This record gives sequence, structure tokens and C-alpha cells, in this order.
Amino acid sequence: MSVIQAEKVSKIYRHKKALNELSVTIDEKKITGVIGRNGAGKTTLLKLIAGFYKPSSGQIKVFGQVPFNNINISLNTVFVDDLMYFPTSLTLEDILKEGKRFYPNWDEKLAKNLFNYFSFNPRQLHQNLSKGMKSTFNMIFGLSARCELTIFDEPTTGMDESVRKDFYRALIKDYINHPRSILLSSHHLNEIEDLLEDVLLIKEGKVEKHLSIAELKDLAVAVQGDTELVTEWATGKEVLFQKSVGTHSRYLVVPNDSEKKLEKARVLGLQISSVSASDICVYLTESRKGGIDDVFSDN
Ligand SMILES: Nc1ncnc2c1ncn2[C@@H]1O[C@H](COP(=O)(O)OP(=O)(O)OP(=O)(O)O)[C@@H](O)[C@H]1O
Repeated sequence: MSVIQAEKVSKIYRHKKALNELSVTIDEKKITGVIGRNGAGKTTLLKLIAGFYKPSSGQIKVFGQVPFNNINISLNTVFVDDLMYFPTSLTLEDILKEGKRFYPNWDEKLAKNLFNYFSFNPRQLHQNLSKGMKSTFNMIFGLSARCELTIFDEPTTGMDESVRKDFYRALIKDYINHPRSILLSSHHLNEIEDLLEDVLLIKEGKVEKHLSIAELKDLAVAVQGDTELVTEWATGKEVLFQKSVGTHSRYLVVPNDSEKKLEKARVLGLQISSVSASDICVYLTESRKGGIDDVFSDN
């Protein structure tokens, strides 16, 4: 069953079209990574789903209902980011108490255990937390809310590496015990790809790809070898990314769409290797075909 249905959703901020007739259906009880470059429209989409914004056109439905200004959706959806706002007079302890009062599935034990594990002071004010501690506390709030739809928008902003690892582990453990629909946006796909079942790749306000992580990894392959041979082999083929390696070698990433094409590369003695899901996402959403190296090259 689907939990989110977006049909031709556009969102325009003054003159900026952040989402452009985006359509997507997201199935329930999956962890979906929402991936895209800066400014692609990820936060806008997630806030529309959470009911914070209204689409400029098109329709978005969550649990079959329009989410904007909808208390049913608010009770069953939690949106976590580093800008999460709580009333400034509430201590961390008060915020967790309010979470328990509001969310029907709130897990008090989980909240308490995570709170103690990360050594928070119950009397502290949210506004006085450091950037990483704010993200950590918000993550505790988001997991403990145990909402049927849980949205994490760049949840690890400011967290140090060890806390990020703890967060991902806590997320997956809690998800296994209590499967629910989780949307997780991150610029660090390499860190989260083991958690994800599906990836929603956003480019310029539209869905570029929506597929399983296994399908994503299968979309492209790398071919490397002598520059002349690689160049000859690549003539007339679509190239997603290329760079020089040393003085005589060239590395290309191409769509993994033909075994025949790869067989030819093997015959020429070129090396074929896999490409990480994270790199594939970068190449698919890149408008330039080279990398930053091109800025420094004379060609
Ligand atoms: N309140 C706003 N007013 C005007 N433009 C906005 C507003 N919010 C977002 N935008 C613009 O809409 C586009 C999409 O922004 P959005 O925050 O959704 O992208 P994003 O994919 O989450 O980016 P990032 O990865 O950098 O957080 C950007 O061009 C951004 O500048």
C-alpha cells in the first residue's frame, strides 16, 4: 500500500520553482533515501509531505489525505531537521513530556534510554544546545515519536562521526522492531545506503529516479584504461563522468545498459569496475560531465 502520493506537484516561492510537476508514489514501511544536489527541492518536498506547506499546484496525499493543516497527519507524522523549533521556555525534559502528550505511539522508554545514553541534562534549554547536540536531541524526539511516517531531513547536521553511527544504528534497530515509513534525506548517501531500501533521486524539482538501492547500483559501470583506447571505445557512447588518471589513463562512467558494449571493452583490455551508489547519484544529477578537476585543466 502507498503512504504518499504526489501528482504533478509544483511549489513556487516568489519566482523560484522549487518543485516542477513532481509525481511520485511511496510505499509504506520502507526506508527511502531522498537524495539530490543542493537546491534540488528535497526539503520543499518533505515539508509538503509533512503538511507544512501547500503545493502551488498539483496534489499531495499522505495516508490518503491532504496533509496541509491536517491534525490526523500531524499526529502520525514527525518531521525532524536541525531547525526544529520548540517553545524557548521548555527544558529538554518538558519537550519530551509534550512529545508524549501529543504523539499517540510515543515510546517513553526509548526516549529516556537515548536521552541518558547521550548524557543530556534534563534541565537544559533546547536553544542552548550546540549544533550537533540539537541534531542528536531532535533525532531522539523523531525516533521516540514512533510515527507511521517519520521524516528526517539532513538529520546528522553537526553530529560527530560517532554520534552519526549511533544514530544510524538506533534508526535501523527501531525500524526493525517497529517497521514504518521513513524518509531520510542526506547528502551522505555513502553513509546511509546500507539502511535504505529505495532511493528517490531529485533533480531540479523533479524525480530523476525512484528505484531500489540494488537497481541504482546496477545503473552504471566504470571503465578505465589507456587514454587512447578508452577514448576510441567511448566514441558515440553516453558518458556520465570522466577524468584522467595519471598521464596515460582515463576513467569513464557509462550507463550499464549493454553487455555487448562491456565485452568490447574487455577485449580491448580495459578494466571494468562497479561504481558506488553515492557516485552514481552524483553523476546522474550532475549537469557537467567532468568533475572539479576540469576547472584546473587547460583543456
Ligand atoms: N522560502 C523560500 N523562499 C524562496 N526560495 C526558496 C525557499 N525555500 C527554498 N527555496 C529555493 O527552492 C529551491 C529548492 O530548495 P530546497 O531547500 O527544497 O532544496 P534542497 O534540495 O533541500 O537543498 P539543500 O540540499 O541545499 O538543503 C532552491 O533553489 C531554494 O533556493
